[in-house]
Amino acid sequence: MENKKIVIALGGNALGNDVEEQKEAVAKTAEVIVDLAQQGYHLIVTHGNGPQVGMIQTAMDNFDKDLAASKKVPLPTSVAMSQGYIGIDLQNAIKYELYRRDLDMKVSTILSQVEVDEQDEAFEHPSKPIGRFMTEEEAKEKEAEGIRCMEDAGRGYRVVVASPMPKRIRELETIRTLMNAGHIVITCGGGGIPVINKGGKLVGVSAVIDKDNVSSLLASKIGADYLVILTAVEKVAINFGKENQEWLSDLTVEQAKEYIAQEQFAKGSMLPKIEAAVRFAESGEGRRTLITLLEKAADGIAGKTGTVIHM
Ligand SMILES: Nc1ncnc2c1ncn2[C@@H]1O[C@H](COP(=O)(O)OP(=O)(O)O)[C@@H](O)[C@H]1O
Ligand SMILES: NC(=O)OP(=O)(O)O
Repeated sequence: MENKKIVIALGGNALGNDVEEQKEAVAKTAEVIVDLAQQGYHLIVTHGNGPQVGMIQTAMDNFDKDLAASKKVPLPTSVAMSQGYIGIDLQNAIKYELYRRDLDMKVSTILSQVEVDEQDEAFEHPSKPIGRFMTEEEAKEKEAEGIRCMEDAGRGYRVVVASPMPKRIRELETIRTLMNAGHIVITCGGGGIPVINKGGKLVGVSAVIDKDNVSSLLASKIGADYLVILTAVEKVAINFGKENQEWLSDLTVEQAKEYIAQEQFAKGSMLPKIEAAVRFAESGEGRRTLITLLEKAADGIAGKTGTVIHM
């Protein structure tokens, strides 16, 4: 029987918030990924980059404040750097875990560019929080410099950038080829490097694509059986954080749409995950999304925990 294909989207807690935390976090993440690889799944791993791309962009902006705007490092270049920086730590952690278990398996990181629509309304309405958390005062100072900020889910203020919908993953065939050759493939990091297609020339645009959205697109294009979104909660809830909170184990697309209309899922955190799951379910028969904790991934795939979204 053909091996089942899984796209795993890693959230912030699989990576940590700084260089030191990342090294520790990816070691644990690698164990979970190699456990699944040992069960015979074909695995494609995507990841977020919110804290990391913000850190890189800040470092680049501060390199020389007097540089002309045309010489400054653009945001898509920082996204590319974040793919390399996170990709190499994940790849090496997985390599080490394979070595420790004496497994003859390969792991590759593919830098990936994702086409977006130049006319996407998201360019007019920045919604993706990146970088470190700031106080309201710090945010006001940034706003005065013309940098947009927003309050992020009660956790403080962050810089906010445009997050257009992913339309086309340019390295899809490379990803497919490596996956079919048995590699664990790390790709579409940070949502992919956002580009527009100008008569065949790929030109970076100032944005950060949502990694759950690109993971859903990747999973549908690759014909994955499962999209697994690993985050900081074991299950999705309705009335989240309230007295009448109810954890959900099973969610049909129809129910999900009703809950979305009731605004049960927070914008910028759980909402894009549910929307990504709905799009994946609607893209082909039998396509299911699991949302759970990193350490519960195997149990979730075995149907023991997490929230599964399906038609
Ligand atoms: N209805 C909900 N059910 C469960 N979690 C929710 C809900 N609404 C918001 N959340 C929050 O969404 C968070 C996951 O989003 P986020 O931190 O952005 O994810 P990521 O793991 O991709 O970095 C959870 O940790 C939880 O605090
Ligand atoms: N690009 C992206 O979605 O990053 P986060 O998951 O860290 O927000």
